[in-house]
Amino acid sequence: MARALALAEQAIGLSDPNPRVGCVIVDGRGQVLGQGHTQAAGQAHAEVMALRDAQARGHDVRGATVYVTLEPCAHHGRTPPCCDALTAAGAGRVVVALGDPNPLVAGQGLARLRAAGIAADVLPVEHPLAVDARELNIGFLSRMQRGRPFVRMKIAASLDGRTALSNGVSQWITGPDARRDGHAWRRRAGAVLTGIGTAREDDPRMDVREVETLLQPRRVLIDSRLEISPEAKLLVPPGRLLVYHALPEPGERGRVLADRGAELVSVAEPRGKVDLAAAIRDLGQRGVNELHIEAGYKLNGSLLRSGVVDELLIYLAPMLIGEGRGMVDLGALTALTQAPRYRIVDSRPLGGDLRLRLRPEVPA
Ligand SMILES: NC(=O)C1=CN([C@@H]2O[C@H](COP(=O)(O)OP(=O)(O)OC[C@H]3O[C@@H](n4cnc5c(N)ncnc54)[C@H](OP(=O)(O)O)[C@@H]3O)[C@@H](O)[C@H]2O)C=CC1
Ligand SMILES: Nc1c(N[C@@H]2O[C@H](COP(=O)(O)O)[C@@H](O)[C@H]2O)[nH]c(=O)[nH]c1=O
Repeated sequence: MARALALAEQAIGLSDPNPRVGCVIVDGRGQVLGQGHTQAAGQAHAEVMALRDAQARGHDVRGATVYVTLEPCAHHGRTPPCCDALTAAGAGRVVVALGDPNPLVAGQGLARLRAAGIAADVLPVEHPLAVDARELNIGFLSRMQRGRPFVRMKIAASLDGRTALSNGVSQWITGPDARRDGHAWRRRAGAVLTGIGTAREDDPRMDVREVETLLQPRRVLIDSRLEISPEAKLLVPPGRLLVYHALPEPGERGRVLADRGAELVSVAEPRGKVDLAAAIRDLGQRGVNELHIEAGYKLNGSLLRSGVVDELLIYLAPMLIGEGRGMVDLGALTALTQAPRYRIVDSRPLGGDLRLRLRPEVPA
């Protein structure tokens, strides 16, 4: 299963919006007969890749044990059901790390296998490999179970929690190793989201450049009044720009942006700003599993207050900025009990910087 999980990781930056799944088929002596991982959406799933691999190597998989990191599918999507492919190949036993989180089909793959006389087991939920399989697909699970992406907020800050000087200059606070790591997290995401303040100040690209990828995440901008410049780098491919705004009619500015390839979606809340929770639900409907946020302190604060942030990814550079912009604008709290608290998931030095990954003590 550990090997199947390592294969599943190779589907990062490839299989979205489908889950990252790995599969290893072994004989009674533990010899690997075939292995594979999920391909691009619409192409073969991990089980089919492993069966094909076994066939290409000339191995007979009848009676073999199949380790797969997610319950084989039982439904016809863009490809036929994997549990039928395993049954037809004569698999003897199937072990899965994680049940299918899709409430519409959960358990059906295992049930179909068992009905065909194949022993099918799921690892206990607390098994370390089951935990890793869940983490790898945390975005897919979120979308299936909550109808929205898993939301990760990345912030690069000085030791005193500043993300920019008072004049808006912020490049660069962290060093190249931390920035490359940031791109590896962008690569995991189906979309990278920022705010109009950051677009105006930094003219960012928000793509994946520092690490290799086969897929570029969608770029998303929160821009209530459609103020983005038509010359902005966000409008330059790869990754078509999706702009959430709050105007009843996009008007001439909207037409110019649409001509530049942007897709505009109006989701207004009563104050005339973008309804952030609605935008995030919409991203879920568009198949975004993990949403990566790189915005300034204002939008970060609004997103945190709207309760949609599942993880903070904080890069701390050993420097002091003093006066400047903070990480999140939460308004003036009057009691420490109002301050959201986090638990540290992991911490890691990166070059001269430090990375902290944190999740809310009270989950979003
Ligand atoms: N170090 C780092 O990690 C980063 C630093 N930065 C720095 O941050 C600075 C920009 O910060 P900032 O101006 O806060 O930029 P943001 O990216 O946070 O964009 C701010 C805008 O977001 C919009 N916004 C905020 N809340 C809402 C809401 N509830 N609904 C809709 N829209 C909302 C507002 O636009 P509107 O008025 O249209 O509603 C607001 O003006 C720059 O100096 C940049 O360099 C930026 C990103 C990362
Ligand atoms: N300043 C700062 C960061 N800033 C973030 O990176 C964005 C630029 O992205 P791109 O144009 O794709 O390179 C910028 O707008 C902001 O969101 N990131 C970091 O890792 N470290 C840093 O010190």
